Amino acid sequence: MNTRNLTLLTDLYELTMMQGYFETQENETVIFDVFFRNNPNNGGYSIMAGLDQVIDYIKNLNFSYEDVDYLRGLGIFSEDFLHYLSGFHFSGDIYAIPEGSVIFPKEPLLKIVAPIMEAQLVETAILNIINHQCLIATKASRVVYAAQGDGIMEFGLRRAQGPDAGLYGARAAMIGGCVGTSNVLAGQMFDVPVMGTHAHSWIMSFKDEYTAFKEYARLYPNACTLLVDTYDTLKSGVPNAIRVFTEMRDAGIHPKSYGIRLDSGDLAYLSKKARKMLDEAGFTDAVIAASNDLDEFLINDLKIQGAKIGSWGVGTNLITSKDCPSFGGVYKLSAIQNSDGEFIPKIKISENVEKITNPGDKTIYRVYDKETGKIRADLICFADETWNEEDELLLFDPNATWKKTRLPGGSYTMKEILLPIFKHGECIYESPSVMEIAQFCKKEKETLWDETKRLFNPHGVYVDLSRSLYDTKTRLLDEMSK
Ligand SMILES: Nc1ncnc2c1ncn2[C@@H]1O[C@H](COP(=O)(O)OP(=O)(O)OP(=O)(O)O)[C@@H](O)[C@H]1O
Ligand SMILES: O=P(O)(O)OC[C@H]1O[C@H](OP(=O)(O)OP(=O)(O)O)[C@H](O)[C@@H]1O
Ligand SMILES: O=C(O)c1cccnc1
Repeated sequence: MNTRNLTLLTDLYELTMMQGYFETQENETVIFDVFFRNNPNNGGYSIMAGLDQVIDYIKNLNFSYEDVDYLRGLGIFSEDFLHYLSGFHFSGDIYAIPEGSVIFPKEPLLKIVAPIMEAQLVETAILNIINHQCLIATKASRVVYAAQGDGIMEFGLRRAQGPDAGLYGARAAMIGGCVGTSNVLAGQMFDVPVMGTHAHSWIMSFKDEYTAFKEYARLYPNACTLLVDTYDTLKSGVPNAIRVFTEMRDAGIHPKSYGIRLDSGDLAYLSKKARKMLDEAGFTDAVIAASNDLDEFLINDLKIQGAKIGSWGVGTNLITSKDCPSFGGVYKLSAIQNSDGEFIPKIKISENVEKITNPGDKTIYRVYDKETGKIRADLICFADETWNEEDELLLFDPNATWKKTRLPGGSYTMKEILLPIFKHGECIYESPSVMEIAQFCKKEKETLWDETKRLFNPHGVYVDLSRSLYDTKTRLLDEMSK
């Protein structure tokens, strides 16, 4: 569906470096890792999203005549380099963690293995796509967690930072666990459920609230959620809704889904009062939906207050991830291939220990407790290391190596989670549908311990290095410090 050519969606410096590599180097094959350093909102995990858009981007990479002409006009690129660009396509390999997976800081979400000019160009767009969708999928997952099984409707399009953020944000929100979106184009593009109620303008356009409700119920008897706060929620809105539901019941109409939406005032108080009124009128299955600047913390608090809300419309705070507006994924060189075809590990050191990278051609194994199926740790190792689940597995914290855990052979299982997506420039991976990814994401969250899922001070999941990777990292750091 998305066949946009985003080739120039890059920072200028990627192109100036590309020209520099073109003039000074052999275009060696290199490895770049995409990883992030902290979970949004001090959470215990994040959600992988955006891979399908990265795949589209890579497939459509080519410099059109107009693109080359535009670059020529900048006056900084040679004709030889522009000629190279006009024949450019991506010829490398890409590995990635599948969308919907739970992911943790420091592990490579994507690994790009390609000639340096190609690998450098794609940095910006890959980060742009992955950072946005991981952020919103993770936010959605937190909001869904707070709702304790109630449905979350994604209502944010009007407040998203432009059309793309609205569309791909809705996609990511569905992956994170929302039950539907009000965004119709997202519904069409990603084949996800669209849903919604009506606005205050509907009520205000009729001579009175009762007539507005009655007409809405006549038109949409099977998805009849009436917005009750236009005039006075408890004195007018809820009684008028009950009057209309009673008329429907008397006429033998039994809607599949019906109820009210609260959009202002004290949502705990109003929902309890409204629940009582609906129940007393015999509408115990009427759903009370709520909206108005909600987020995971407010929903959590409303649950604690005993709010009788069964469905939540969440807009601004979700689609913009307002309290944590960026994901912080980075793209770092980790190895360069020598003339023997061997990958030589590279490391970036920093005053800040957090920013020291993991060198080499790596992969990730997820280690599960055999009995519970829960994640024990992720193990980053060299891609050619092999493991046997019958052997004892030593896990140690790379920042505090004395913290060791020994898993006896047979007590754990391992799964490689970095999968091949492109091989020699060809896509060899078929993305599941968004709803399949959402289903997978739900299962993924079942592999987290409850302590990792909670909103406040969650336990982190260990992301460890294999002995061999740890030793290489330490050796490179020692060499650098000499
Ligand atoms: N019981 C509650 N506990 C905590 N926060 C609540 C509760 N009920 C509502 N809120 C939140 O308080 C904030 C203010 O809501 P309120 O309806 O008073 O103001 P408002 O947003 O200005 O209303 P309006 O949409 O009519 O302009 C909203 O974010 C709302 O979700
Ligand atoms: O509050 P959000 O989480 O963004 O959810 C979506 C909001 O959008 C609609 O109103 P709109 O914001 O257009 O108007 P309002 O602020 O006057 O309710 C709707 O009634 C919700 O309140
Ligand atoms: O359908 C709704 O109720 C809706 C949609 C977008 C924003 N606010 C509410």
